[in-house]
Amino acid sequence: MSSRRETAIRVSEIFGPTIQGEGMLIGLPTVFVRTGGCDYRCSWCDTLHAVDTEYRDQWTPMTVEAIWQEVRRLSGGQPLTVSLSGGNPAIQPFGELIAKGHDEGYRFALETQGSIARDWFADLDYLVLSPKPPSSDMDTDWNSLEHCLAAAAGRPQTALKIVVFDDADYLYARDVAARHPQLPVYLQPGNHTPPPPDDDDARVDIDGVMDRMLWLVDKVCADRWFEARVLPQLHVLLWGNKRGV
Ligand SMILES: C[S@@+](CC[C@H](N)C(=O)[O-])C[C@H]1O[C@@H](n2cnc3c(N)ncnc32)[C@H](O)[C@@H]1O
Ligand SMILES: Nc1nc2[nH]cc(C(=O)O)c2c(=O)[nH]1
Ligand code: SF4
Ligand SMILES: [Mg+2]
Repeated sequence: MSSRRETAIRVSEIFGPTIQGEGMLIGLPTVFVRTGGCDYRCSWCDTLHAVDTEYRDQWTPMTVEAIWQEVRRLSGGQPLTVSLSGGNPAIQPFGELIAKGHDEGYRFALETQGSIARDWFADLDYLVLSPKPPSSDMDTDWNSLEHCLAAAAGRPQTALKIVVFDDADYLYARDVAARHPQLPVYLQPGNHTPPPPDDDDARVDIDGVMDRMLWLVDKVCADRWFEARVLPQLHVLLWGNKRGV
């Protein structure tokens, strides 16, 4: 009888190659591994099908080997940067997958809100910390954010990515940046028309998002906040609320 148990990772979807639509790797071809389950419930979350437990029957526990075969199939065995997102991917045990991918020349980027720290953060190539502003209705646990940075131990290239909807969010972004002057900051205009979890055809108000981005650019320039970078969600501009792109 074998007592060996494979580590299971709860997967919502694996898709790509597509381009990374957000933040420091914007435009870079990538395969996404999106995990199911999140410790947050942001008021404007655009990925509720990977958050709301009502959809948990669509999340599949997969072995590292099965995930890896799918990433290899999608990328044609050609090494690229794999994006780990969710839900909160920090809930899942990714250490083994990262080691396996590195052996074959792949790189790994993690998107997380910074609420849960893991030792394997130090094995990442890129860490994107996306603490949540007041409009999300979530509270930031500053200690947890610090623990995430401590776990990364300065090894992955690390950046902050903050969604901004309004003045309070903008002030929050300034506060996060002031706490971490060494980290690059990406500001992302919020999409006020995120999809319901079961309808990825839902219309996006691109004009409204672009108006918010123009407002954000004006704020950054008027404040002479010359270290901030303002970027849209490129995939939303290209494909709207469509899932799996
Ligand atoms: C869906 S989350 C998954 C990863 C992780 N839970 C997090 O929030 O960082 C990926 C990114 O999408 C952003 N996001 C979610 N909903 C959004 C919206 N309505 N408009 C703009 N960005 C959004 C999040 O802030 C985060 O930076
Ligand atoms: N193309 C593309 N870029 C993304 N950047 C972050 C995403 C996410 O949902 O985590 C995402 C996504 O779902 N698609
Ligand atoms: S932390 Fe990320 S996945 Fe979780 S609810 Fe917020 S935006 Fe959605
Ligand atoms: Mg998304």
